[in-house]
Amino acid sequence: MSSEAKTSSKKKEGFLRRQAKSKCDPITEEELLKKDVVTPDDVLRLSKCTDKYLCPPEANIYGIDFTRFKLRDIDSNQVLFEVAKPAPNYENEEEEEEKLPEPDEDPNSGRFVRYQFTPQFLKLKTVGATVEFVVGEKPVNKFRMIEKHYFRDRVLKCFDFEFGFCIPHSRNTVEHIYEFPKLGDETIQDMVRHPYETRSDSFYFVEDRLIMHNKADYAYNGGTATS
Ligand SMILES: CCCCCCCCCCCCCC(=O)O
Repeated sequence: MSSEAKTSSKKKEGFLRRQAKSKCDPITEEELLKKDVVTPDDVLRLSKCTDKYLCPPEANIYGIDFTRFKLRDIDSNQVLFEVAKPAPNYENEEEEEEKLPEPDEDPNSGRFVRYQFTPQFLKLKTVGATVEFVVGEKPVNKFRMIEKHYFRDRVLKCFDFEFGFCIPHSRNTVEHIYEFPKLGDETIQDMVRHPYETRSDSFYFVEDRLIMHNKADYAYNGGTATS
């Protein structure tokens, strides 16, 4: 190999190493809040649950609206949680449109969910999450969700699901399979004893741009059922 070719191959190696490193280097929420466009690679570098939302509700320019959500244990087929948005009442549509939010209403209330499960939930192996959502007038390309689950500041697991392409004005249903991380008995006991210290960030992207950010927290000290 000529010395010129050797230098160029070394430069290329260095560039690839830097690129690989930068994709895994931790990044902070503060750094991401300064960015105009937040990408999947950005949120994959977060090592802590966020305190704020990394995009405003208006970033959802695609009119994506979740209308149903169901969790089931794959082994027993038991439904663990189910919620559906009531269908719009067309008779009162004009009235509905005119309804303004209350002045003291939290603008982020629709982006946060609190779940209450039993300790048995943490022993499950695989959970199916069925999501139904509608899409507005624009086509949606490369719709992807990255969801990071934490106990305190420790990442339990990061899930990465691609919904793919959705046609305008469509209603879509997809079931994503969550394979649970193997948690030690001590961690499980800690999570049960400390409700709402288990949290998650769900980041939704269209064409690699963050368009929605939802949050959830979890208690695992609930009653007798699994959910
Ligand atoms: C215990 C660590 C792994 C947890 C897997 C949780 C599976 C259930 C996910 C429910 C996520 C809902 C998120 C949301 O409502 O935005």
